Amino acid sequence: MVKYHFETYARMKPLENPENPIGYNIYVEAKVLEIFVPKNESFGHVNNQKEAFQFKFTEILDQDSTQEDVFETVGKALSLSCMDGYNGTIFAYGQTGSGKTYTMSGSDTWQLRGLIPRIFTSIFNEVEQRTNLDYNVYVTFMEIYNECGYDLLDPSHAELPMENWTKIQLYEDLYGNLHLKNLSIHQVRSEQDGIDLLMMGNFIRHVSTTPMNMASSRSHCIFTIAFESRDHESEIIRTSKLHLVDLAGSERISKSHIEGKILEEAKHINLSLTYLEQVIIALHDRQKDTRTHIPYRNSLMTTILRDSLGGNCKTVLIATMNSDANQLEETLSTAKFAKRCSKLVADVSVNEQVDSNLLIQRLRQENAQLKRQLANSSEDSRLTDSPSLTLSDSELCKKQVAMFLANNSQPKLIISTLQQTYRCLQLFKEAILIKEEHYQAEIQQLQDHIQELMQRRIR
Ligand SMILES: Nc1ncnc2c1ncn2[C@@H]1O[C@H](COP(=O)(O)OP(=O)(O)OP(=O)(O)O)[C@@H](O)[C@H]1O
Repeated sequence: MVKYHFETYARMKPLENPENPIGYNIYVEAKVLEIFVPKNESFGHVNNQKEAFQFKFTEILDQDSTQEDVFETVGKALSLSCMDGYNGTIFAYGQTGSGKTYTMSGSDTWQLRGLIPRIFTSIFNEVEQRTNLDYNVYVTFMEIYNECGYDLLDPSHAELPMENWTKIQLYEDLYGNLHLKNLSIHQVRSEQDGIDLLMMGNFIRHVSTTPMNMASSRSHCIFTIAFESRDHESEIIRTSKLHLVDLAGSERISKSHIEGKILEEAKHINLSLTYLEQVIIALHDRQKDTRTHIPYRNSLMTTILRDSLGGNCKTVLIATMNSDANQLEETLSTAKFAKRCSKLVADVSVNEQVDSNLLIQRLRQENAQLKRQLANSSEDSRLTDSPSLTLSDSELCKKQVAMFLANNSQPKLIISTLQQTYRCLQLFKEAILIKEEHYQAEIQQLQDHIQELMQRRIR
């Protein structure tokens, strides 16, 4: 278990109207963004209004930063860490039109492709390099639109009106683990497979034209890459998930003069972002021991991403910000949100488990080999005329084998007679049979449990 401090990155969107920039400074060394707020003259002569706000980030990506810079700074190390068995999440958070989708998915050309396609390139290059490991990579892609979850990789959704889309259902098992029903899982074998799935999902994602953005995403999207890896030499499996979250953008309803469907969407978006903020505040309070309950269940997004928020996960926030003076308030509010996130700390560890099927297979092989050795040694012992094992010899063998099996503190067995060898082999055989029975019993228990869960679901 290691302590992980949430990382926060600022990404400044290039100015659309160069005549109207907000005033800001970037202190590169200190990684501080300073935003200036002009004094409100209507306050009169005695005006103590704060004029400069400073925000510290893990790194600041200024207006000139390229898509490759974003990948190198934010995505590369985290995706490699996920390949090592850690969970990871990247949230893109910011006002509508500030560049979240541009950052995560990218724009039309290959050069302008975003973080997700670049992560796939990096993953599959790494799979080629790590020749001692077998990797399986899977993808799911869901959107949360007006508090309902939908599968963006269900091909039938491209032809059906949204009212007929199947909703994702959530249920929790006896151990408190969340399961998502109606969300398809796709195995990905190459960079191109991954990019094709991203494009397919983005094609059917809910997008509308709003005053702030010609193609505004009206939903939160969670693109998840799941890894399963196994070293050729061991029966340990590592599993991990990397969530790449493109949040819908907050919108000042009074300022944008929207109405009808996009107004309803904006209300849902703003509310769920408020719930996200409440979770962040609660997590911070929990760190200070002033609160225990975290209100994850207030929204679907925070329920699903519970583990990414304060759980076993390396979480990163990219705060996308407009540098246009008209958007000053929103930019400040995004920077304040990032500041809250930067204070969070999580305990993270590699997700490892034993592949019981492989272990049993290996134990069977060892068992068969030991049986052969035993048969040979008893042949030999019949041929030789050695005396039978004394009681103290037998105790010595037991002790040595027990220590060997317990923690390898006995790296070598000290054996001087054929009878001792025979006894030690026998003891190993007994130990292996016990282990095999134990694993079979565990597998049986798991199977019973799964069957019980299935029956409950049918009922
Ligand atoms: N860093 C950038 N460099 C160049 N263009 C950008 C940048 N960020 C955003 N844009 C452009 O600005 C427009 C809006 O960006 P985008 O759709 O990514 O915003 P968004 O934050 O996802 O908005 P919404 O929340 O409404 O979906 C797009 O045309 C995009 O290409």
